[in-house]
Formats: sequence, structure tokens, C-alpha cells
Amino acid sequence: MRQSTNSLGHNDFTPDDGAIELNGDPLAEPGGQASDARTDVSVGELQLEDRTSLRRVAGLSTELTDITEVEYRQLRLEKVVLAGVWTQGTSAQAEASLRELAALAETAGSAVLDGVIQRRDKPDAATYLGSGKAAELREIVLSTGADTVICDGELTPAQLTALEKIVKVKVIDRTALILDIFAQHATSREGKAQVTLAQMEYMLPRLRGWGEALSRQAGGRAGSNGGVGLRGPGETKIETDRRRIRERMAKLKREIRAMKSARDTKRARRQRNQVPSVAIVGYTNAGKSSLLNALTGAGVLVQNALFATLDPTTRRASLDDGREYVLTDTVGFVRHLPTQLVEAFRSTLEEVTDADVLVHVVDGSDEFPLGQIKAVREVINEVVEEQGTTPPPELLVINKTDAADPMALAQLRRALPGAVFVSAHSGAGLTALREQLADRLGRKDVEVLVEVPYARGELVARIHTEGTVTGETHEAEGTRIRAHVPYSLAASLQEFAL
Ligand SMILES: Nc1nc2c(ncn2[C@@H]2O[C@H](COP(=O)(O)OP(=O)(O)OP(=O)(O)O)[C@@H](O)[C@H]2O)c(=O)[nH]1
Ligand SMILES: [Mg+2]
Repeated sequence: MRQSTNSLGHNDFTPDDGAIELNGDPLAEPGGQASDARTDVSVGELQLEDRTSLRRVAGLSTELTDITEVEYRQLRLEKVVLAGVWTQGTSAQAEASLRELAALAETAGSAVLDGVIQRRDKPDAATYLGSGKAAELREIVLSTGADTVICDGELTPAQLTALEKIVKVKVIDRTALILDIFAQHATSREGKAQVTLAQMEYMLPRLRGWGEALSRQAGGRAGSNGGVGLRGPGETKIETDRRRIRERMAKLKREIRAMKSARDTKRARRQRNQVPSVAIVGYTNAGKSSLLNALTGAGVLVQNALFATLDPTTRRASLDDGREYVLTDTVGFVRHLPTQLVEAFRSTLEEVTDADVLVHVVDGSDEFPLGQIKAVREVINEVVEEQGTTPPPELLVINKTDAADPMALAQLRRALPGAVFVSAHSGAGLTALREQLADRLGRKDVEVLVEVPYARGELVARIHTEGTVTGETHEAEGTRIRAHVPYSLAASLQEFAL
């Protein structure tokens, strides 16, 4: 029955004991090389422990009893079947997309039982999958005992409801799944607020859809397909819910703005101190946190799970010539990152796009690294366009060279001539990366106003040779100079700044 559907088969996804696992063996090297290098229990390891202890337990009810945002966050996705519509690209790309959905589902705590892809020009307007395929999906749900279907796209509220009516289990889309992972992983106050805001944004137009599906799960409600003219207590509840949600959203937005200004102050201080900043961006699971750890010795959480990191971590690091810079690791991106999330995380992302240099980390062992690069650049461009600025210069870093296929790497080297190839695990290429960074950061001059004591004539000489002097006067205590100088020199002049 499933031949006509492109099934990804059982073995690809099913954890063999049916238990819910984080992607792969949860006991396997949580911190990779970075954790080996440390003896103390780091923050990252503690976070990982927390996260593992919170893993979902199979067999809990998946019923939702209400339709408020609180219950939405308690979605239980356990035994899931994936469904994708393949509209463009090769079949390999379509399968990779569904595999990524499986990794997302597993990160959210589900066991993936099966996956199906349907080839269509575009998703069915009414039911996402065509009605025949939707009926087949119902069969798969029955035979596997799945309690949830996850669709590989963003479905309209009506599509979700219509498909639920056919498959008779909960249907959620990729957006809801990603939001669910973010909700599980958010730890800081700001991160939690941002995720909640994104969830509400997503929920608002879907309240009715959820309501219908839920009342059907609860045993059906007379006239629930009534549609037009459906008024009464239920409707009033939805209206109340909507108003409550809008109010909470407005409050959250205010709170997020306030938290951003606190971070802005910190950043302004760094800028005044002329410490250059480097932001690590990249696809989720590319190894951004591993690279931060490798470059700075920080014990940030590293996990073979998608969206392990949500909150920005900033660490001081120094280049070989002693110059200091700050390195920020932050949330990863994914193809079709829900717009609600980009919106809610805007303040975090803007900080990233304000950096002096972007280190764009790419998983060199991925099947389609160029697709990852494109997805990441799309999000960054979206953010800087809103800001009305241009993105900072980007340094492409192809990571995981230890795990990548040498042929694929050779191709990448040709396709991406400016990129640096590294392995955060083995440390290969990190020296070259530091050199590149030193080069990029050195090129950017900063303006300084200093008064150098007469005893330090050598510094005045360096300002003249390395920088561009725009003003110079001789005061009682020393030479007062206004000049554009490289960061490296600015750092040594810091104590004489006016
Ligand atoms: N083989 C290999 N694996 C790596 C390397 N760098 C990172 N990894 C692994 O890739 C996985 C993800 O690493 P993270 O550093 O958490 O990746 P991330 O980009 O911070 O991921 P998110 O925060 O989830 O977006 C972990 O299992 C790491 O051990 C590398 O150089 N080689
Ligand atoms: Mg990370």
C-alpha cells in the first residue's frame, strides 16, 4: 500500500527499544573533546544533565484538556509518523529534509516510527497531503500505533484540522515542533520570554483549530463542524483566550525590550573599551558551541541535538598577538526557521549582526552544506534588512573536517575558496582560523582620543606609523592625539584614553 509513497522505512529512525532518546546514545561523549580538556563540571555539563533528566517518558497521555497557551506548551509528542510533501529539488534533498525533521522530532523527545513523502507540485490546499495519501497515512498511523503526525512544513490552521480528521491523531507542523524544542531548551529569562512570545504568535490564529480538534478528541461536540455562525460559550472562550494572549504578548514584548537595553549597555561598554566582537553563527548542530569551547576553553553546552544553544554566551578570547576580543555563541538556524522565532529573537539576533566579524560555522560532514549556508544567510539578511544595515564581514568556517568525506571536502574547498577548514574536535585548522581572525579584526580601525605621557614617546611614534592622525596637540602632561588606529594598538593605548 505504501509503495507509491516514498517511505523512508523503519530503520532510519526507530530507536530499537522504542524508548525515547535524544538523538543517539545519551551517554555518549556529551562534550566531545572540549569536555575532555576540563576537569571541573562545567555549566554545559550541568545543563546537559538537567536536560537528560527532563526527557519525556513514553506512555503519558497526549490529550490536551484545554486550549490555553499553558497546555500548548505541554504538548506531548511521543510516537510520531512524519509526512512531507516534496515539491522541488532532488529526491535526496527531500529525504534529507525528512531526516532533519526526524532529528528535530527526536530532539523534542519523540520516537519516530515512520516517515512518508509525497511528490506533488504543491501541498494540497485542504489537507496538505492529497486525500488518497492522507488515507494511507491513517493506515500507517494505525499499524505503527503512532499518536502524532508531524508535517514537514507550515500548515494552515484549516489544513491541520482537516488532516487530523482523516488520520484521527494529533497533527502538528514543523513550526510547532521547532517552537516546542525552543520551549524545552530555553533557560534564561530572556530566552523563555522570547520563546513564549513566538509560541503565542503562532497560537493566536490557530486557537479555533486547536479547539475543534481537542473537543473532537474529548469525544466530539455537536455541531463542531458547523463553521459559519458557530457562536456560543465556546466562541466566547476563544475570544477571551485571544484577548488574554494578546495582552500577555504585549507585556512580553515590553519585557524583552527592557532586557535588551540591559544587554545594550554591556555591549556599549565593550565598544567603548574597543574590544572587537566576533559572533559565531551557523546552522543548528554545526558545532558553534564546540568551536567557542575550542577557542576559549569555555564549558558551553555541546550536544548532538538541534538547538542545544538558545541563549547567547559571550566569552573573552585573545589572539596570538595578545589582542583581546569577545566571542559570542548563539542560537543556530535551520531551513524555514519559523518567522515567529526570528521575530521574537530579533533582539538577540541584532546583537549578533552588530558584531565586527561573523564566524559562520558550517557542518562539513553534512550532506548539503551549501544548503545550510544559504539558509543561514537568509536569516541574517532578513535581520539586517529590518535593521536597515548591512551584515558584518563573514568568515566561513567549515567544521567537522575529521568526520567529513574527503571527496566532499575537496569539492567544498573548490566551491568556497575563502573558507577555513577546521575540526573543533581534533583542533585541526584552529591556528589558521585564529590567524584569519587576527587579520580581519586588525583591518578595522577605531578612532581614539588619547593623551600619551612624554615618557612614552614610542607609543606616539607607533600611532604615526600604524594609524592615521587627525589631530595632535602638546599639553602639559603629554601629547594629545586623535587618530584612527588598528585594534591592536588601541588596546595598548587604552590606559591613556581621554
Ligand atoms: N566529528 C566532529 N563532531 C563535532 C565537531 N564539532 C562539533 N561536533 C559535534 O557536533 C554536535 C553539535 O555540536 P555543538 O557544538 O553543540 O553544535 P552547535 O552548532 O552549538 O549546535 P546548536 O547549539 O544545537 O545549534 C556535537 O555532537 C559535537 O560533539 C567536529 O569538529 N568533529
Ligand atoms: Mg550550541
